[in-house]
Amino acid sequence: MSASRSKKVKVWVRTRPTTKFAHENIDLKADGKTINLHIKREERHGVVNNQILDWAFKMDGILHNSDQGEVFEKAARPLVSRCLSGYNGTMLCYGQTGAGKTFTMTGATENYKHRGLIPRSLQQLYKDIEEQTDYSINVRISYLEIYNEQMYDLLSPQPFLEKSGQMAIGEDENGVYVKGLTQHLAQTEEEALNLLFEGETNRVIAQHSLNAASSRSHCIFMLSVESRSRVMSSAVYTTSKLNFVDLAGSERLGKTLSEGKVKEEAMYINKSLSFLEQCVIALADRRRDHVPFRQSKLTHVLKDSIGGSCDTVLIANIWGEKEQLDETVSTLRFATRMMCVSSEPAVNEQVDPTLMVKKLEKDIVDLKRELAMHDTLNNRSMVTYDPLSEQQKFDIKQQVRKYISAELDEVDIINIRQIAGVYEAFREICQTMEADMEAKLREKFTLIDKTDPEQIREAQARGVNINDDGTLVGEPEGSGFGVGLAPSSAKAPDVAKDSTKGAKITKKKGKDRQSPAPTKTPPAGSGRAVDGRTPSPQTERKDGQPADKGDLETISPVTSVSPEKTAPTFQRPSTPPLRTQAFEDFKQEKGVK
Ligand SMILES: Nc1ncnc2c1ncn2[C@@H]1O[C@H](COP(=O)(O)OP(=O)(O)OP(=O)(O)O)[C@@H](O)[C@H]1O
Repeated sequence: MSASRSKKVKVWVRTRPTTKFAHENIDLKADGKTINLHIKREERHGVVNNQILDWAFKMDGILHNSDQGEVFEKAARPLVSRCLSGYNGTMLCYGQTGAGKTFTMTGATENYKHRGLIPRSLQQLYKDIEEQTDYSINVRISYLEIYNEQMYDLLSPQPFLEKSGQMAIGEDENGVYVKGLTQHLAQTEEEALNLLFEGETNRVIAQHSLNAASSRSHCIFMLSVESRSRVMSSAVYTTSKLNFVDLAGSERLGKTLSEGKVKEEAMYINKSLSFLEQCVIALADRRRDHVPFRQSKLTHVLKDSIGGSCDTVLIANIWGEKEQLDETVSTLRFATRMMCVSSEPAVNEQVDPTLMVKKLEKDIVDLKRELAMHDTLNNRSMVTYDPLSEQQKFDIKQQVRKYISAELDEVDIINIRQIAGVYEAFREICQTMEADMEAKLREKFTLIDKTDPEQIREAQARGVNINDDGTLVGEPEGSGFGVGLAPSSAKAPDVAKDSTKGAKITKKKGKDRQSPAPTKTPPAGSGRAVDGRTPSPQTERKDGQPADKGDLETISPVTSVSPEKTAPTFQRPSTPPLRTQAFEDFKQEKGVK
């Protein structure tokens, strides 16, 4: 077989034995692959009316006068073997009514020797499973029938006709499936054969003038195989599907003298086979990116079973008599198209999540051991990779504190977890400092939300000189934080600043502005402090009168400040000192830094 043929769907032609084989019309070549047809014009009955009278077809092989065993060995055995390795496989029988499709697929029930591909495949499958003692392999069986575009479960515990309409074709990451179709676990070959025969008895059989037991439906016998290793604890396992498709016979309505119900059946069959052919043509054409699988139930169910990653084999059943020549040509043309469909089988590997977790846990333990060994060899035996204990976290925090206060030059870093611990400690310390800072501010000041009119009104009611927009009275727009009323003691001594440079010393308006006299005591009730606290001396006007709001130098402090803290360490001059003097004073007050 040429290299290119190895990546295409395999096609075998099987001839139905007959004493009336049309040797003068059908020439089977010695290579076992080529089949030539010579049809005289008068033999065509005007049905396929074109000028081509000679046909030459080359297939992957011709099974002429072959027994069931040979057909299985050549066409089906490779699929069965590969199925256990995780490859999907599909075996299709296509051909006219009476050409031997059901005989090929199921065989004659009355004679064991004539058993078909399905029982032989089951026999082979279970034999292989028995030999693969290292694997736990489960086989599940379904049997689907498509009759007049309706799906039936041939293995349903209920009468199969009741299942009609309750089934639907779905698709997921594992491919196409039929919702509502029962799956039956078959642990032995005998159990599997029983299921096959149970399904066979349920098949819709219509009396037909060409074939007394003609099957008027498409039947798909489905095997789902799941294989897990018993010896390796691998999370990966394989799943595969093996489909045996016995298509309904293609025939001409006029030829079969079909009437009524049988005629309707024939119309459905021909339609679905025609859709199947369209899909095959599209699959064979690499330029086509759309394949009309959804046109019929048959093509939709077979969407992932023809070519692609699926091992696909077609058996084209022909009936080599002179009267059947047109159907033979039609079947061989379909077979030739199928040969052009690419098929590159791929293993279906699945991952078991539970086993995967176990495997990863084991990997972690192994890696930790290896790491410990490396650390020992590198004299790093103190290093651990376990989560930090509470004591270790505490120690790290202490180190970070010392680092912040410059008692430590660096923090010990041994491993990644410790780095994370150091960052964590920094975050905690920062958050604590922030909270402390706010708490201290709240202790001293009344904090209000400048955007909350309610809070502003409340503060105003308590005598805070604050505008309706939240700015302090006299505060230039946009400056200030809307908080707080700084105690005068908290302010830097304004006198140190050079008033000639326009530095802000007071906000007091008026020409007789002077440096404040810090020793003056306000008269009782001369100003209102927030929260009713002691008003500041600065709320008093120079002339001894209570200050009005516009006269406020600054807002009153919230808390009284102890004299020790506020007592100036030097005498403030009443007029601005010289610049050099001021600098000396500043140094004296703030220190040489
Ligand atoms: N290779 C064969 N050897 C012996 N008998 C055969 C062979 N092929 C077909 N037959 C016989 O021919 C008859 C028709 O075969 P079969 O029912 O398999 O055809 P079919 O293609 O499935 O027809 P239909 O599409 O109508 O179901 C049966 O009696 C079957 O036993």
